[in-house]
Amino acid sequence: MARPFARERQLAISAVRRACALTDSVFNKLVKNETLTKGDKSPVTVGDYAAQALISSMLARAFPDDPIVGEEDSKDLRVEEGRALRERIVELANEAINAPLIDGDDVAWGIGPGQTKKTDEILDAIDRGSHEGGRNGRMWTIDPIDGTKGFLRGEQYAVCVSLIVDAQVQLGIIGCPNLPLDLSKPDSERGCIFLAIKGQGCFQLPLNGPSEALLRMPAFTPATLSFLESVEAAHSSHSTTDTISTLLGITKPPLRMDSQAKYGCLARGDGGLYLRMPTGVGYREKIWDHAPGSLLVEEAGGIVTDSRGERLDFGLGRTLGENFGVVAAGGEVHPAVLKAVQQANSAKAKV
Ligand SMILES: Nc1ncnc2c1ncn2[C@@H]1O[C@H](COP(=O)(O)O)[C@@H](OP(=O)(O)O)[C@H]1O
Ligand SMILES: [Mg+2]
Ligand SMILES: [Mg+2]
Ligand SMILES: [Mg+2]
Repeated sequence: MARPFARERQLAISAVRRACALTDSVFNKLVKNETLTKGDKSPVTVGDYAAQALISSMLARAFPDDPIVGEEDSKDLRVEEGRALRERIVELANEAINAPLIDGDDVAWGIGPGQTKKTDEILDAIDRGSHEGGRNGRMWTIDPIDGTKGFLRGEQYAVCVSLIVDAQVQLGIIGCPNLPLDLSKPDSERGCIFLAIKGQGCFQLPLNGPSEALLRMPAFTPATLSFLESVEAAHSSHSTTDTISTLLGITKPPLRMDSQAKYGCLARGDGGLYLRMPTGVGYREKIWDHAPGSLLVEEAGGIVTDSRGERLDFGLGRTLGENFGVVAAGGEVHPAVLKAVQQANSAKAKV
């Protein structure tokens, strides 16, 4: 008998491979006016929109009854000023949809030569991602480019997809086109996929190859521990993590990296800890920024909580609710890390 979620797994790998090829090619051709600034001041590029359209249309063909929680929507593309951007996105999405089938692809997902879609179909595919989330049933999340700021700098970013069933993440996948397969060998082949299915483990695959390696987080001690965090100090407080690492006696400098590539790196042992500490009140973490990554780490033997030690709740809607940060760490160091996080936060609260 096939393993649970075998078809979802095949589709997810196929969609992420295609989307990574798209974003990688966009980066090499991106021109200045192909990036917008959204209402929350964050950037979005033609690559984000086209990749969401691609993944969403593949999911809609394979699992037509499943709702999607996607980061992007087509509002800014449907107006007259959005015409040039819209045309470019339709062109890019169709290029990706029409690319030849490779091993694992299925023509039934609406991909392969001769599957060109009209403008309306592309915009509607983007907007399938407007689901509100919630506690019951199946839903997919799509973050077509996570770490758009890293993408624009030519650094790390990730194409991220997850399947959530009754608020539990069952499948998480992230594609990282710029990430070396082995971080200790910066010249090693670049391009990784991290994939986890609940109860089936966490794997790394080369972006363009079939071999897969099972990942287990190694055990860390304070002497060997190093931590991962965002490049952007506006997304995670570097001063709070500095205090926490001092409390833990960590001597190695932080490994700063954009996107959920951090969760993939943690799962394969590039550091034993990922900290994301709120920079202020008001921001709510998005489920598509954590659902795939948190499963990767849990399936590799790690623990993911907020700073109170609570599991992340993916059943509250499009966001995680009130922001208490994220503490992801190896199973054996997580309790000590949590203690240090709480000590740092209470010291901060007294100031
Ligand atoms: N003030 C804030 N605090 C925490 N996260 C934020 C934030 N503003 C934006 N983000 C999120 O941080 C994500 C990038 O994560 P990281 O900092 O780990 O690279 C962004 O994803 P996108 O790039 O998909 O928009 C965005 O959703
Ligand atoms: Mg964004
Ligand atoms: Mg994101
Ligand atoms: Mg994004």
